[in-house]
This record gives sequence, C-alpha cells and structure tokens, in this order.
Amino acid sequence: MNEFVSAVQLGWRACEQRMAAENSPLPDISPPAGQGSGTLIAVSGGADSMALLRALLEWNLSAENDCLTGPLVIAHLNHGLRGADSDADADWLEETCQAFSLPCVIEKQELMIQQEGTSEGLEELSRKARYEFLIRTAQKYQCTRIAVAHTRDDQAETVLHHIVRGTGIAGLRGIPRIRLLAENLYLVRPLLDCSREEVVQYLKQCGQTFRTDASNADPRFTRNRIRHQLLPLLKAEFNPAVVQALQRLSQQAEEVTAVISEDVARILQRATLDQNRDTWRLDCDQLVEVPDYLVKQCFLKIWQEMHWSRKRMGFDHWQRLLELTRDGQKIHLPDQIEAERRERLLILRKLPARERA
Ligand SMILES: Nc1ncnc2c1ncn2[C@@H]1O[C@H](COP(=O)(O)OP(=O)(O)OP(=O)(O)O)[C@@H](O)[C@H]1O
Repeated sequence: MNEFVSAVQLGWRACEQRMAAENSPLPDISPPAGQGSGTLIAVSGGADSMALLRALLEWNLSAENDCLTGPLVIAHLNHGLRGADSDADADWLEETCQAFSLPCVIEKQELMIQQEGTSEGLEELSRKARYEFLIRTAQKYQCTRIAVAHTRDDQAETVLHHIVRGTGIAGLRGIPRIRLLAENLYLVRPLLDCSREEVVQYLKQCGQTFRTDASNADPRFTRNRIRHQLLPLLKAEFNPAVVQALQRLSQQAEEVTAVISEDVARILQRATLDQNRDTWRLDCDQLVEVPDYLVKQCFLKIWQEMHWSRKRMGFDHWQRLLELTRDGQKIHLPDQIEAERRERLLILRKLPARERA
C-alpha cells in the first residue's frame, strides 16, 4: 500500500484508540455496513481534504481494510464567499465524486453579513455553519465519524497561535485528534501526523488535482499570517524542524493534561455537590496538601462543568480562590458566584436569583 495511505491508516487507528480510551458510546463491534457505521468526509476541495478523500477511498477498496466498515459519503458546504469561484469549486467536487461513484452532498449557504465584520468573525461564522451542516448530514446518512483533513502543519500553526495569543497547558494541545460532536458521532483527524509536503507528494503520485482557495493567502486572517510569515521566519532563522517541535509539544501537553484530569477527578470525588447543583463543598485541609496548580484545575473544572458563568475563569479568580483555601472569609466572583470559607470547608456557590440584589 502507498506510504501516505499507510500513514492515514495509522492516523485513523490512533483516533479509534483515543475513542476507546474515552469510553466511547460506540459499540465495540461495528454495525454492518449501511447501518450507521459510515464515514462522512468533509471536503473543501483543497489539497488536504482531497488527499484525505483519495487515501480513505484507496484504503476502503483495499484488501487490508479492517477498520473502515461503512460507506464513505462526501460533504461540502459552499459558503459562497468567493462568488463564481466558490460555485466552480462545488461543481468540480461534484463531478470528481461522480467519477469515483461516491455520494456527494453539497449545500450552499451564503452567510448573511449585516455589517462590515472582521475577517476573524467571518471565519468563525463559516466554521459554525460548516459544523452544523456536517453534523446534520452525518446524522441523515447514518455516519458515526466525520473526517476532516487537518495536518501536522495545521497543528503547529494552531499551537503557535495559542502561544503568542497567551495560553495555559491545555491550549498547548492544539487541535484534538478526536472530538465527540453528538451522540454516536465523532470528529476524527487522521492526517494529524502527516505533513503538508507529504500531502502534496501523494496527490502528485496519484495524479489527483485539487482547488486552490485564494483566501488562504489573505493576510487579514491571523492563521494565514502565522502560516506564511511567522512559521517560515522561525524555520529559516531559528529551527528548521520547528513544526515537528511544536507537534511534540502538543503531544506532551496532551499526555500531561490527561494525568492532570485524572488527579482532578480524584480530588473532586471527595468534594460534594448539593442536590440543587448550586453549591460545592471542598475540604480545605485536603486542598492545602495538593500542589497549587491542581487546586486551580479543580476550580476551573467546577467553573466549566457547572456552566454558572459565560465568562472564562481568569487568573485573578483562581488566585483569589486559592488564597481562600488558606485564609480569609468570603470572596465574590462574576455572575453572582461566591466562595466562603467556613472552618475547614470552602463553599463555592451560585447565588439563587432572589439573593441577587
Ligand atoms: N467548505 C467546506 N466544506 C466541507 N468541509 C470543509 C470545508 N472547508 C473546510 N472543510 C474541512 O475542514 C478541514 C479544515 O478546514 P480548513 O479551512 O482549516 O482547511 P483548508 O486549508 O481549507 O484545508 P484543505 O486543504 O482541505 O482545503 C478541511 O481540511 C476539510 O476537511
């Protein structure tokens, strides 16, 4: 089998292993083909997603296929952002899929831009519309996986972006290999260990053409400036293997955060949440015995899981909560969240509406 296809196969298996480790709700034995085991491939028509399409197709047809059990379905959302070019990309993809006898779902959704928005805002709107379309289409075609074509280079760009913007350990993980999107439906990224160079080489080998999106060079998008300016500068001036270095950093961050999550779960097992789900009680004696970083992660976990506030928990909030585990009486946090120290207990709660005067 072609080297690139083998690499995609490995990437796919890594996704499956991660799903199993996450106690995936998917059954151990995949259902028979056509009964909810298909894969939806999200294709823009660009090099990365065309390479993903070709590699999965080749693997699916090969005798060595023991993993991709269901049918492949292609999905493309025409955002209509580049006028006739966007329509031409969609038509081209439809014809290409016809030639491979692959079902192809194309939808056109022009974004309603009321005001002159920022380029970043536009990117976010497109992504939201795309995921809504992909999930809806996957469910309609009984697919349990949506495959997207992010590569090692995308991973490096994302990690770098997070670093320069400011991030914690969790942000160093970059793009996750898998993500649960809905019940029985995972987003998978089998190209995450493949480089863009390998993608282009594979496309050349199999004579597969692709579309070029001119907006990928537009310097108004931060991602493009990182891709075309910052990374090449770092490669040329500091480290020719900077992409690999960033990828390794992301893998380590992934491993470290998994260990931290386990520790946090262990600590929180000894805390209590009342039946109304508005008050947590944590034992300060226990908290002072664990490293500060873990205590902060416990607060962060509670903050995120309880959805008490739409605001992010900031460094200042962490710090004040941490100090309260050792000393002090009461602090007020945003959105009517308060924390009180009563003897050995730290009581963290969301005030009910009537107390919010
Ligand atoms: N319009 C779209 N319709 C369906 N899937 C898409 C679309 N745009 C992007 N995707 C999917 O999301 C992935 C990531 O998108 P992103 O815009 O970051 O990459 P890209 O540079 O457009 O990738 P590609 O080389 O495939 O064009 C793509 O590789 C593809 O799998």
